[in-house]
Amino acid sequence: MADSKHLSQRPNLRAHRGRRRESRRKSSIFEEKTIDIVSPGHLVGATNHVFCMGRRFATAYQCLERSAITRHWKSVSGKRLTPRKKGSPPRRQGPSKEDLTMSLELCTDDLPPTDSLEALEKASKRIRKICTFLQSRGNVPSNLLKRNLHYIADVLDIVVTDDARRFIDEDDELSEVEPDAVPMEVRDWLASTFTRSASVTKSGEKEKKTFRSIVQAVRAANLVDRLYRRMSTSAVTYPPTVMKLFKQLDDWSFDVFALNEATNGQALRYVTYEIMMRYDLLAKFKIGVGTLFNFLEALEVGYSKYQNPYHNLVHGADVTQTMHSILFQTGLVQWLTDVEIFAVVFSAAIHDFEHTGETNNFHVMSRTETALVYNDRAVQENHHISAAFRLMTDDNLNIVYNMSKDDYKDFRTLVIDMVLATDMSYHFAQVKQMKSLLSCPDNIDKAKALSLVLHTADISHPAKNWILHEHWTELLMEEFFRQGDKEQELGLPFSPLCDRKTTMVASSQIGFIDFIVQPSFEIMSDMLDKVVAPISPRGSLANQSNATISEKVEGEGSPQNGDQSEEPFEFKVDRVWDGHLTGNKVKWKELSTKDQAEKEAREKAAQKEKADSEAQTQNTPDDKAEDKKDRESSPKITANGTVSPGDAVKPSTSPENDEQASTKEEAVGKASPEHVEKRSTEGEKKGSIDSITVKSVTKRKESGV
Ligand SMILES: Nc1nc2c(ncn2[C@@H]2O[C@H](COP(=O)(O)O)[C@@H](O)[C@H]2O)c(=O)[nH]1
Ligand SMILES: [Zn+2]
Repeated sequence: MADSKHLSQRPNLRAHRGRRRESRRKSSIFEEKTIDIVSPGHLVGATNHVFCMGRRFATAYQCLERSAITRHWKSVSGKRLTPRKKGSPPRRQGPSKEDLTMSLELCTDDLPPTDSLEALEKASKRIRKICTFLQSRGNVPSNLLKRNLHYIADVLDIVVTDDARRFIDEDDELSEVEPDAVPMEVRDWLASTFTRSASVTKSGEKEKKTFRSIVQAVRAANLVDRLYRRMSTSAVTYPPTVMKLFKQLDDWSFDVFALNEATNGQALRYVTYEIMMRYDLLAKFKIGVGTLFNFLEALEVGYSKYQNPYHNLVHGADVTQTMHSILFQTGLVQWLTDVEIFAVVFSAAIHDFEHTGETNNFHVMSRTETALVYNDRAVQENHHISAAFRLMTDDNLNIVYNMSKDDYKDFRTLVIDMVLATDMSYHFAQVKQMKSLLSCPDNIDKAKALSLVLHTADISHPAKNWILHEHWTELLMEEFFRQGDKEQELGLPFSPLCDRKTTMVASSQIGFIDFIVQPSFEIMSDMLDKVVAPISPRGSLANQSNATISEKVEGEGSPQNGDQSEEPFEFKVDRVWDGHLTGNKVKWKELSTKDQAEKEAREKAAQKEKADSEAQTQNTPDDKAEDKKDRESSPKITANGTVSPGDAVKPSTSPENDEQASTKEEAVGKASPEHVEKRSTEGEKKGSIDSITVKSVTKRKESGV
């Protein structure tokens, strides 16, 4: 990337508190911050620097704590404190102006949360201030000093990444490591790259001379690591339009269609790569940029195999970006380990790989090879997963090559769970299960939570802005209609919503939103509230009713680790989707009313035509002339079922009629939840679509689908 500044806007700061690996990840995602760091490599460098300072400072702090602080001020300031003579009067009566300034400047009441970027800056400023006071007045009251040092130590703890700590501590750690532990080829390469020696492959003696100690070798390796990070950051140069769009990558209503245009139809590879970079996954899992590009290209090829209007690489990109937006904007990411974050991004990217553009039910009914392989169960979802993992059996595409065995096992299990749960036939079971788990949030495990998030992201376009949602609807309907065309050719009955001549799009969308999308978002939001609350910056642990989730994160994430003085508050994630769901439903209702009016007009016209033609057969020549006049002013029905209204019949626009039409539409578009659930559990694989029985018979004229 020529310009990687966008990465620096949200650098990954990982907490390191010697606690569970799971709770290490502590990017300051709740505040939008800008910091002048140009790459993760720089950040590691910066944290190393801060950590060095911190170590020195921590040593001084331990010293100060062990004995009378004022006696040891000289170890920091280099000045000698003249002890007060016995019996002599105290030096100062009451606080001096300088004392007051110091109390104000070193006050710890309103410090930023220790896991925020602001805190880093604050901590370094505090160190300097303390030094200044020590120099100018010889001491700093112990309580003030203690409070500040505690704060600074907390900040440093959070800031120091594993890598930085390794880098700093290597002298200690490596003194116990045998030089032979470093493989020969690595040493050879390190030597040729980072020393002036040509080769170190010969005798052990020579090796020792080349690498005076193993410490140097690993230092070099760390350098490689950091260079590697920098290299991977600069591997792609984005066109300016893409750069601009990526500034909105975290947003709920990110325009994936615009990105697809800006990338010449490569939205999936761009989105996935960028998100993986932002979470630093390439460095963490040692994924070669070339391998990742090969894999992403192969993914795009698979998504394009059947030229689907909807289930194509843009949908893959959309779901991947949506998952990122949910993870990032709600703070869910803080709950996850690196392996889980990788699994989430990967699952979203592959979740419809090689989709055929037909429903599972179609596969079963037409007895396809895939249905045979997967015994009619989650036919396509099983295929998406299997085919994506198969890609990685090719070394050139194997992005999990450097994962540890244990990590890979966890990764694969989570991906399988998540993608299988995108089968719409699990929808009701999933929602029901999560509902019951919410009453006992201890039992919300990550696989269930993340599966629900992916499922919701998969059906999230009705919760985006109208322009995006309407476009996705057109594409999906066209895909359904193509399936209907095939069903007709095969002599199969039309699947619901697949008959292009009769499907009522608007009313079906109202049903889809009411019975499928809105409940999914509601339950996902409730779940996020429970899961994210204990790790949110305002989520004072003391205020959490749920102790086990608090335990899970072991007290991390709350700024002052449970400030007891704060009023209890109920944590709620920002439900940015709610407004869109409501707004989009209103739009569909308007369109549905129009549809209904048009339908009525068509029916009326058809009736009239029928009556006319019946009359015609009995008519005199004079009557026929009269009829002809009538027909000319009647609406015309075109071959594809749309209507061009004539002068005589206009769609009703009276409010009463609108109201009536809307109610009717809802009646046809909405199946009762029980009915929907019954159909779903009966094994109708198309889930929502199959579940919402649309009985009306008119295609929406304006939809263009
Ligand atoms: N009636 C509608 N059904 C929709 C819409 N958007 C999505 N869907 C259905 O959900 C599944 C999602 O699963 P996927 O993994 O296949 O993407 C999809 O197949 C549709 O059946 C919609 O706007 N209206
Ligand atoms: Zn999908």
